[in-house]
Amino acid sequence: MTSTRVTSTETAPAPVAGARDDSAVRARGLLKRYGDRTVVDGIDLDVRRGEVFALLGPNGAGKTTTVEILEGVRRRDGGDVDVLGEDPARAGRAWRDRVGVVGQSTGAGNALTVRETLDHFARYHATPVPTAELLADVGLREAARTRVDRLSGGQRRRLEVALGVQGRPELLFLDEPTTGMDPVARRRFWSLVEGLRDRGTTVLLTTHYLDEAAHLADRVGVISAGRLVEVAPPAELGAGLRQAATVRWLEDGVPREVTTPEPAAVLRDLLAAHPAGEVPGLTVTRPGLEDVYLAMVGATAPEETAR
Ligand SMILES: Nc1ncnc2c1ncn2[C@@H]1O[C@H](COP(=O)(O)OP(=O)(O)OP(=O)(O)O)[C@@H](O)[C@H]1O
Repeated sequence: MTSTRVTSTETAPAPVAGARDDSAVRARGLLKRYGDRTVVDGIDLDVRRGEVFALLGPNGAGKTTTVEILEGVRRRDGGDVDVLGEDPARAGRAWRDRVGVVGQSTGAGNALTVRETLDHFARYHATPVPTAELLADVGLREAARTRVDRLSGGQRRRLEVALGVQGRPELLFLDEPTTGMDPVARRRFWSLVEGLRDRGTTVLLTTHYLDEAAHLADRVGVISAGRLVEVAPPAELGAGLRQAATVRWLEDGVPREVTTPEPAAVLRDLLAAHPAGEVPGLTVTRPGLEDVYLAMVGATAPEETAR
């Protein structure tokens, strides 16, 4: 809905060389600068058709800028982009009809009811999802007759999502979709995204929330300071960092610890040094997903390798 740039280019320009058929989004060397600040710094990104891909990163990492370039609403300073076979900077109306956009919430309201709003925007689509179906999908049936400016923040977000999926997009961009939602609304929203995936919609979402990315995404791209630092399925995120285990124990009452990819070797040495078999205060821990994520985005230093 943020789209204003409609060009007269109705025919598809040549896709980025090498774009594969199963690719919904392909970016190479994406670059965006504001003055002398580089906020998107050479991002390579692939989103496959039919997958839910989460761009996860802290405030100011460059998520929105990246997504808005892919949506064709923000100009890039460098790199090649192919979204559904076209360069979004030059794509026309036909391409735009295949893409759904839910931007960051503006908080703007209006005096129309929820149903009137959906009926109004339905006219812009060739085959819109019927309003009654949309209301049920996003959990707004009870609020159908409520004026938009009287909705709660979470309800408004759901209305924005309804508007984003109304035209049955092949690819849906969701920028921080659950910000401002309570836990119940978030869960409901997650089900909505799962339903879209089941119907074959490709979803690219941005989020600050690790649990959201882990729950929803087939693959997660962690973005920090304008760079994509890792792309992996949630279960494999930070696999290298997660291999390291921290062995802690007490030596003459003084805490000691070693972080190592081979804790068994450390344990063997410790047991050899304690013939009685008891190593005081012995624990072995591996970093969880959150530790790994924080280390990746530089919020905490990765654990030192030995102390
Ligand atoms: N129009 C602009 N002019 C100048 N700087 C901008 C502009 N838009 C964004 N920035 C800067 O670019 C950087 C990346 O912003 P972006 O909104 O893409 O980050 P983000 O990861 O989406 O953050 P958030 O999670 O807070 O939305 C930030 O430092 C931001 O201040």
